[in-house]
Amino acid sequence: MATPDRNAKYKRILLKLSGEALMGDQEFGIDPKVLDRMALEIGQLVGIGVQVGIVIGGGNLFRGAALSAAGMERVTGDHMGMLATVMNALAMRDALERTNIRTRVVSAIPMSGVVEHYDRRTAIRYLTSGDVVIFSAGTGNPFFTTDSAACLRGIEIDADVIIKATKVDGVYNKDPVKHSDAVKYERLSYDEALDKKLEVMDLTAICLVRDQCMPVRVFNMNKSGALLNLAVGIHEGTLIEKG
Ligand SMILES: Nc1ncnc2c1ncn2[C@@H]1O[C@H](COP(=O)(O)OP(=O)(O)O)[C@@H](O)[C@H]1O
Ligand SMILES: O=c1ccn([C@@H]2O[C@H](COP(=O)(O)OP(=O)(O)O)[C@@H](O)[C@H]2O)c(=O)[nH]1
Repeated sequence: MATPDRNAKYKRILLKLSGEALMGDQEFGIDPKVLDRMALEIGQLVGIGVQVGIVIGGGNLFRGAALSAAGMERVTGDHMGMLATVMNALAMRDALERTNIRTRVVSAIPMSGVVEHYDRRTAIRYLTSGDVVIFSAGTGNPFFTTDSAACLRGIEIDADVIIKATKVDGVYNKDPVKHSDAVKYERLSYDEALDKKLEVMDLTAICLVRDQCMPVRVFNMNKSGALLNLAVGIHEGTLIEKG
């Protein structure tokens, strides 16, 4: 068997981790075992010289839309959702630093004494020096998602690709969790993802990457080694790019 090429295909990536991915098999919260496994996988990327920016979700703790459905004012719910992403970011930084990976958490919402306020040029300097940068608090605005934040930050830091980690191994013609006969796409154009309303990313996020021609890869974070495969150019999951 040929030895896989361990040279990095990408110089800089933006990895989107959903909050739910941090729950593991639990119903709520953070599973430390999952964090440790992710830290090891992210460490492998740093080890081959990839600059890693991370946007982390908050759906394992709070989602504005769900709080609003339960009667809370939407903007308050969204603020709680964004604060949840900061908690996840702190937990992820802790796991990364226990693996000896230098990590910075920056926040779109100023939170002096806890994390640094996001500044694009500073974040790029950290990435260039080899630190992992976790972008927390989403975009800082209600009515957005962390998928949109991932696309926005990925474009701002001039990442080569946005890599979205999910619980499924790519984009399907319908939700594979609900439909056992769903068929996976290896490759999709932005317009197909929009027209077919595939729901693996929200429409705002897809419009943003389409307008800036930023490629997106969707893959299964529970598949061990898949992230490293992507980083060295081995196909995993689904690639969304220009048609
Ligand atoms: N067409 C589709 N292809 C793949 N996954 C889909 C599709 N439609 C809906 N999904 C769902 O989207 C989820 C992945 O998105 P993600 O952002 O990780 O989850 P969430 O929005 O729950 O945080 C999958 O767990 C899957 O159930
Ligand atoms: O720019 C943003 C990003 C997130 N959120 C809020 O934070 C919650 C958690 O983010 P998300 O649902 O995207 O997390 P994930 O699904 O990735 O776990 C969202 O439901 C929103 O309420 C927000 O208001 N603005």
